[in-house]
Amino acid sequence: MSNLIQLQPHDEHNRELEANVHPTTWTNPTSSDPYHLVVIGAGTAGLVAAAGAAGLGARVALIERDLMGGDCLNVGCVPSKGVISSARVAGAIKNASDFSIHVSDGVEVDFAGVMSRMRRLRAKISRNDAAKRFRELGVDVYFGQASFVDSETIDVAGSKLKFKRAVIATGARASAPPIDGLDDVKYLTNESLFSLTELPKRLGIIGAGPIGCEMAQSFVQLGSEVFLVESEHGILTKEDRSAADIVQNAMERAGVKLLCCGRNLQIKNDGGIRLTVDSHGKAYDESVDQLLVAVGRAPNVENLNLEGVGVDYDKKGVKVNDHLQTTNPKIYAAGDICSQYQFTHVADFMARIVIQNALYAVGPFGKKKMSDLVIPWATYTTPEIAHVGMYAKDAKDAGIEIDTYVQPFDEVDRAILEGQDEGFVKVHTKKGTDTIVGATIVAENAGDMISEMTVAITHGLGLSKIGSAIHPYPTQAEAMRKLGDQFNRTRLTPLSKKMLAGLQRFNVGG
Ligand SMILES: Cc1cc2nc3c(=O)[nH]c(=O)nc-3n(C[C@H](O)[C@H](O)[C@H](O)COP(=O)(O)OP(=O)(O)OC[C@H]3O[C@@H](n4cnc5c(N)ncnc54)[C@H](O)[C@@H]3O)c2cc1C
Ligand SMILES: NC(=O)c1ccc[n+]([C@@H]2O[C@H](COP(=O)([O-])OP(=O)(O)OC[C@H]3O[C@@H](n4cnc5c(N)ncnc54)[C@H](O)[C@@H]3O)[C@@H](O)[C@H]2O)c1
Repeated sequence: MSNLIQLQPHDEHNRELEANVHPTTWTNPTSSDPYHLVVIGAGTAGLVAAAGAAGLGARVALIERDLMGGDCLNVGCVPSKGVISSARVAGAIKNASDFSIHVSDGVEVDFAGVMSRMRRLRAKISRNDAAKRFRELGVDVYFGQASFVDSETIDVAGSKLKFKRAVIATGARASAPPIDGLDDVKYLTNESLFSLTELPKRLGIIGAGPIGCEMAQSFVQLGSEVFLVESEHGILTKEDRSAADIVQNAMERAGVKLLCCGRNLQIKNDGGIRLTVDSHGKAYDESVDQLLVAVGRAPNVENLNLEGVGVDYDKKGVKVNDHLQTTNPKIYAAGDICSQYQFTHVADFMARIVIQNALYAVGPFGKKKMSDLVIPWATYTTPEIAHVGMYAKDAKDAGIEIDTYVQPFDEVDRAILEGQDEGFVKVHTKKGTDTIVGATIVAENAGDMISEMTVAITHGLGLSKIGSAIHPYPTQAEAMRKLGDQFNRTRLTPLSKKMLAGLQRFNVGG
């Protein structure tokens, strides 16, 4: 088996994963014909670009240096949500007495079992991204590090592939921040976290973004003592503050020790890992068994010879125009390598734009634009926080006047009955209209609920229309129908009330 950290431990599940996404016996194809499309990187963006183009009849090569499926399958969404699902069960049992259910011996977490379950499910899901499956879809799959030779040739493991168009979909990796002493210890990133087989008794996490928050809450539910260090104030600092505050309270109640506004952070190797930091006027000095660094991503631009083919990039990634074309017109990019929105579903939709623009648009005709995408996202804490469109601040910056409607869940019957009445749905509309420009939801399943708002924004359905669509009772989604009612009530002007009174008198008398 390969020695990649992502494939440890070497058990039956990781053997299945490797057999699917980097088979050791694989022989790269040989082709002297130019490919219509060569895709570098087989994460979500690369897989969607390759499968989509091959399905439409193009001759396609896909190159991966490590594991097909990229971050999402191997060290991102899939394993993190696998761990979260076990942690949520532990959390629910801890809170069982709120429902008058008494679990006599408390929660005993078999962490090795939790991770084994995650690996089993990840291996199952990996069948979708398997090299053999892609070969059957008509894609020539090559393993090896890709590098441009010139504007029509890419080298992979000694083979020279000719291309008409190429896509850079090489993604990003955990960035290593300049933290005093960090290089003196063996720390975890998302690449190594999911290979743990023993629960760290004490876990330090640096960065309270989506990765830090999802993992802090999960590891606390699984039994670790967690110190979450954040340099800004609070958690999930890009989100609506009042929404993030609800999640923060829930995390702190669960036991996460949040050390925000962190200053003078230092890591020391004293045989173990020591973390010292000042937070809100208090100095902390904590020994931890493991340290996870989750402070954002760095683009995988190295060793591609981008300079040689005139593709501009900076520390944020490859530069693209609204059509996802790089500064070399034959070369496109998609996914985390060139996007400020680093999500799997965005990588997927960027790849669709690239297929259209690289292979099927004629001149300016039929070209698709990145700026047309309506992009939702969700962070899978408990409760979840999900967002689409503009925040109030974005609207202000863009000079758009808004009205804001809020439906708290403590007025939604199903949420009350489920004991999930913290949170809200907040919708911003263009002032004086029901045109939705943005929405934030904090709820147990906010990630699922946000799609109703995404569909509404994408297809121009106003809040009034949402109010007139029947939502089953009792569901948490009723919150969105109630927001429609709120909007409709604002239409009841003194004049319309007078007219209704007149119509009523006409029909049934005074
Ligand atoms: C812990 C974690 C949890 C996440 N959870 C979610 C979530 O719940 N929902 C969500 O939407 N997003 C989530 N994300 C983000 C999501 O994983 C990424 O946005 C997504 O994987 C980006 O896909 P991509 O194809 O752009 O890049 P990647 O998945 O990074 O794929 C790039 C591929 O290119 C390969 N490569 C790089 N350089 C070369 C080269 N020179 N030659 C050949 N191959 C190369 C790499 O090995 C890799 O396989 C999470 C991320 C992390 C880290
Ligand atoms: N549910 C999801 O969709 C999901 C889950 C996980 C990750 N992701 C994707 O992965 C990306 C990366 O996630 P992330 O959490 O690593 O990055 P992030 O950039 O979103 O958050 C990093 C956090 O670390 C803080 N930070 C930076 N330097 C620091 C320092 N020296 N000390 C203390 N704190 C510091 C920042 O203020 C920020 O709050 C996300 O932006 C998201 O696109 C998505």
